[in-house]
Amino acid sequence: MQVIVNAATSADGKLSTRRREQIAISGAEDFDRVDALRTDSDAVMVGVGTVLADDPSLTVDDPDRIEARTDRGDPPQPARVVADSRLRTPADATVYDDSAETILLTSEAAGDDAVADARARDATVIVAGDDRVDLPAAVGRLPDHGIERVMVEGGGELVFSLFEAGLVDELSVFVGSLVIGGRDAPTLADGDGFVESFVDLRLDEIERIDDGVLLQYAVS
Ligand SMILES: NC(=O)C1=CN([C@@H]2O[C@H](COP(=O)(O)OP(=O)(O)OC[C@H]3O[C@@H](n4cnc5c(N)ncnc54)[C@H](OP(=O)(O)O)[C@@H]3O)[C@@H](O)[C@H]2O)C=CC1
Ligand SMILES: Nc1nc(O)c(N)c(N[C@@H]2O[C@H](COP(=O)(O)O)[C@@H](O)[C@H]2O)n1
Repeated sequence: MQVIVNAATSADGKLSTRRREQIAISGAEDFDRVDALRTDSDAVMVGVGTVLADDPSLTVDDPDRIEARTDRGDPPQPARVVADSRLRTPADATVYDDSAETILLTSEAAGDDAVADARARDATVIVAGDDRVDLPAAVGRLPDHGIERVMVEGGGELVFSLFEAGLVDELSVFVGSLVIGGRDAPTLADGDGFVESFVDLRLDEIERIDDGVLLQYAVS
């Protein structure tokens, strides 16, 4: 299993504003790079906080890339994976549309009725963990569903937990040329934060894209 985190931050490291409203930090070239990354992934994963804030599609936009996926025998779209311990993903969320497979990673706290409801919407539900999604266990079951390469798009709570669990192989950050500020605005890695045993990264690539910079790291 390969896990790649990709996100866009402001120069001060924020993913969005303190209102947790989605903002376009990336420009056209970076969004196109993200579309290519999705194309090369078996699944695109977010936390339920991002679903509630952004209602994302998590799909590949470019028709040529969709065709390339089918030509090589993959489904037209990567699966969408949501870490959602209590199945708070709204019934009318875009991730429930029929454009791609949807996999919800949840915990026992969701309850049988919520799991049945999600399955009735054609979602695949993986239950792992008591109160919160046990990420190593849940992610470890994705290969049973044909998923070997996962692109994680955020947000900060999920990304921190994935780093904490030692599940991240690569990190790509587009740093846009703006300052968002706000002590309560989400950052690339939130959660409780580390006080020791920080995650060491190896800087592999730096590239100027749009009016910002793309930093690509491997996790040491
Ligand atoms: N600029 C960018 O590239 C991006 C920006 N964003 C922005 O980030 C914000 C959302 O980020 P954030 O609020 O951090 O939300 P996340 O998307 O990280 O979702 C966090 C939620 O995921 C659920 N979850 C389930 N299991 C776990 C686990 N093991 N560890 C951590 N979380 C888990 C939790 O809810 P529960 O306990 O109920 O399961 C948690 O509250 C939005 O403002 C969005 O616009 C998001 C993505 C990319
Ligand atoms: N790469 C990137 N740059 C930004 O500026 C962003 N705001 C995001 N956000 C992420 O993209 C998701 C939206 O995806 P769809 O266009 O709806 O498919 C959003 O939910 C964040 O994960 N990413």
